[in-house]
Parts: sequence; structure tokens; C-alpha cells
Amino acid sequence: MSAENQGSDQSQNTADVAETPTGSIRRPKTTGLATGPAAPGVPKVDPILIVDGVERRFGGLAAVDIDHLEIPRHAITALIGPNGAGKTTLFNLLCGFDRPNAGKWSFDGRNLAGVPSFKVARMGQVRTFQLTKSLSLLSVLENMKLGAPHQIGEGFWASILPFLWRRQEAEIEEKAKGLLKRFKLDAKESDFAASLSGGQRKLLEMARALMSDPTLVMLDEPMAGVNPALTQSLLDHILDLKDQGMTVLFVEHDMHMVRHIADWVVVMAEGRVVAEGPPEAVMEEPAVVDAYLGAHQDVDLGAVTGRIAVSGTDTAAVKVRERIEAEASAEIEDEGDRP
Ligand SMILES: Nc1ncnc2c1ncn2[C@@H]1O[C@H](COP(=O)(O)OP(=O)(O)OP(=O)(O)O)[C@@H](O)[C@H]1O
Repeated sequence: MSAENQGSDQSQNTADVAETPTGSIRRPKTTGLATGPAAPGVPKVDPILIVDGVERRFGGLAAVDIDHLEIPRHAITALIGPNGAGKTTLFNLLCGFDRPNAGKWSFDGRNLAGVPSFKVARMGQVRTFQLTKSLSLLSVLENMKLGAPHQIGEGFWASILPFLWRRQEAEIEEKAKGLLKRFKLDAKESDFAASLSGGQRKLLEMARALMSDPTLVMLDEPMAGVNPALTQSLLDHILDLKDQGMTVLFVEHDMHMVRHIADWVVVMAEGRVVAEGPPEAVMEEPAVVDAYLGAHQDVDLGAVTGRIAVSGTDTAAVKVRERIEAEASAEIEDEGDRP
């Protein structure tokens, strides 16, 4: 579908339903999300997040400088851009972990400017967190319980009326165990989170976010450090979130994944939105190729980063990987030479 007719078509494109090489069902992309031609700031048919004039400066640097951005509801949106484009800074602002120098934004029609992160999460907008050192030393089940909102055991009445928190504790545990089963982590519930593989950690981060029944799930690089064997399972879990009525917004460098599951792509560079639209259309835009994909555009970044095994005959991927490895070694040597 071209960027031009993306706006008016509100039907679901089912042409994509097919079996993938791994045997899982490729699910239809959601189309008809925008009300006009795909371009930075285009209004959406049903936006869940609306950002207006948000600016975040660090000294003289405008890390985020967004005129207008709408994130479509019940769809999967990828936020992409080169290193330093401002993706993480925007994520932090939207979730209340950081404050902008200017601007406002709303979630589900409610103004979020100045709302602290724990309240944002209670309102249904939840982001995943990487396992920090201290969380790694808790068990998988304890990590899950930390994702539950409204823990009345912390309140005054609960402290003098233990039956209140005991009942809630049992409910939280049941919910946590149900989610661990769904994410195939139930056999690991008593293990330290530190013992999980990279992919299992990502599954735990996602499962923990679901403890609070969010409407918008924000995922920070869900594929980073994931073994190829778990890739399809993670993708399926993300697609499940949409099937269950949630909206997903994720930051990712892996273009293969973005093409595969995103319904809509927002491209940032130097703090601004430089392009947005359906993945196939956006990734061909000259501004995106210039700002982001550059010489790597015809190569799956999964192959470049080593997440996907590359055959010796895929010379383009092998060459890009070799060049990146050479550049990285040169940088490391350079660092080592410094006093
Ligand atoms: N706390 C901070 N203090 C100073 N500068 C910062 C701070 N946080 C981010 N920046 C700068 O703001 C810019 C945007 O950074 P940000 O981490 O948001 O980019 P990003 O798109 O998430 O990059 P990456 O893909 O590498 O994670 C960068 O130039 C970064 O150096």
C-alpha cells in the first residue's frame, strides 16, 4: 500500500496472513491508521498518545524537539533512528521519568505533563525495564510481583488489617504465575532472575509489565541480546499484545523485526521526527535512508549485529559486519591508547 492511500483505508489488510518458516502464523498488519498522507505529524484516526511541542535540551543540545506526533491506538508502532536521535529521551519523557523544557502530551485524552512515572503506569501506560543488578538478585516470581500496582500492603489500614493484604497477595501471586506460564517461564519462577538468558529476561520484562493490565505497552529494544532461537517467540508475544487489544510502542534497531511486526514506523533524527508511515513506505524514503539506513539499507541489521546467522555467500552482510567489526576494534584500540 502506498503512503498516499494509507490514510483513507481503514480496513484490515489480511493479505499478509501466512505461515512463517518457523511455523507460526504471520498475522495481518493494521492499516488505515492515519487520516492523511504519511508525513511527520500526520493525525491518526484514533490516537492514544498525542505529543505537542515537546522539547528536551541538555545544555545546548536539543535531544528532543517534536512539533506534533500521534501514536495510533490498537497498533504496533516502532520508533527508530540512529544512535543519539533522542528515542530514549522521548520514552523517558512520555513515561514521566524525565521532564521536558517545553511542551505537553496526553495519553488516552488525559494530560500527562508533570505526572510522575508511577501515576502514568497506574493510568495504563507502562514501559518495560531492563533487569537491573538488584532486580537480578530477586527470584523470577518476586520480579513479577513488583509489577503489580496498588499494593495495599503498603498502606496504613492494610498494616493493621492483615487479611486485606493477604487476599491481595494471593491474587497477585496467582496472576504472576498465570503470566509466567503464558511466557513459558513457570519452571523458572524460583530461580534468580540473573540466571535467565538474554531472551528469557526480555520475556520476563514483558510479562512483568503486564501485571498492571496496561493499555499501552512501551518496549525498549525488545530484541537486544536475544538469541535467534527465542526471536520468533518474542515476536509472537508482542503480536499477542495487539490481538488482546493493547497498543505497543517500541524502540528498536533491528530493521528485520520492525518490518516484520510494526504497523507504523516513526523515524527520529537529531531530536525530530523526520518521517513516519507504514514500514515498507517509510524505509524507502530518501530522508530515512540518509538519516539512518545509509549504506546498510539492503542488509538486515539482524545479520549485521550477529543476531541472525549469515551464510558466507551473503557477501553484502558479511562485508558490512566486517567493516563494523574493524571500526569497533579501531575504536577500542584508540581508547586503549589514551592516557
Ligand atoms: N542525561 C543526559 N545528559 C546529557 N546529554 C544527554 C543525556 N541523555 C541523553 N543525552 C544526549 O541526548 C541525545 C539523545 O540521546 P538518546 O539516548 O535519547 O538517543 P537514542 O536515540 O535513544 O540513542 P541510542 O539508539 O544510542 O540509544 C544524545 O546526543 C545524548 O548524548
